[in-house]
Amino acid sequence: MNAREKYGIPNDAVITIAGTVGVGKSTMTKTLANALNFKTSFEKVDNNPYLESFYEDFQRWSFHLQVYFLAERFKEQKKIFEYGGGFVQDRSIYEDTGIFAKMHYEKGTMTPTDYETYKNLFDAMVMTPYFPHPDLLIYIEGSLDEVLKRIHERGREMEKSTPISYWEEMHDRYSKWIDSFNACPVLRINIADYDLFNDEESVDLILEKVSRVIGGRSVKQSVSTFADNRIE
Ligand SMILES: Nc1ncnc2c1ncn2[C@@H]1O[C@H](COP(=O)(O)OP(=O)(O)O)[C@@H](O)[C@H]1O
Ligand SMILES: Nc1ncnc2c1ncn2[C@H]1C[C@H](O)[C@@H](COP(=O)(O)O)O1
Repeated sequence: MNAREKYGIPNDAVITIAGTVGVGKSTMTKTLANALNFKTSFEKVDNNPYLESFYEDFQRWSFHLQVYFLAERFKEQKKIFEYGGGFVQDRSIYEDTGIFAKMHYEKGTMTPTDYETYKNLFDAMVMTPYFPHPDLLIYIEGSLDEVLKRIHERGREMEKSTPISYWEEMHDRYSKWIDSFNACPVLRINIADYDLFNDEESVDLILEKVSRVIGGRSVKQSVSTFADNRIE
């Protein structure tokens, strides 16, 4: 019996991984997809035509980058839908607007007009009854110190040379954002409680928690909200 069967996780489930930059989403995406024999959907970092310019000049490039990410994520969303699920997705589309675009607008590095245009585009594409929400959002959280350590260890120059205040602001915003997020069920996981590199049992621990939310039932893509469906 494979892990997916063992934990009763439907083979058409869509699990999205959320959390601040460097917290461990890509690592979690690969590990869970491997354990469940699911496909992966990664965000476009390498070969992203705006990302480096964005980190050099937020004001100039924030709108371009948001539109680029929105288009990329929407294409991924379509792919997931066409495959009929069975995916682990690295970063949710909700973070683009709920964290990044909002933060740049509120900090003055995206103009009100650009923000309004972006939000209209986002709402028209995402907030429709035709947009399938994920079956589960796994939110990875961790201390700012540990996250900063991981950003430095990973070594992307553009992130390493970004002031710590930027990551601090993002870290705070994520904590608030997740407390009011209700577009789909949420499972919160703290990086202090698992180690995907050195502890083989960690993945089972996480799958067991996933199973408590979406195990043993057929998941249907739904547009309803799940405010009461949280577990810690
Ligand atoms: N469980 C873990 N324990 C230790 N280091 C980790 C763990 N998960 C990820 N990392 C490291 O942290 C860094 C960021 O991880 P990554 O998965 O790329 O984060 P994200 O996709 O959230 O930006 C990488 O260097 C990765 O090897
Ligand atoms: N929507 C976004 N706006 C600005 N920057 C973004 C957005 N989505 C991702 N990013 C950046 C942040 C990181 O530098 C890379 C990849 O993120 P990661 O959390 O490491 O997967 O892209």
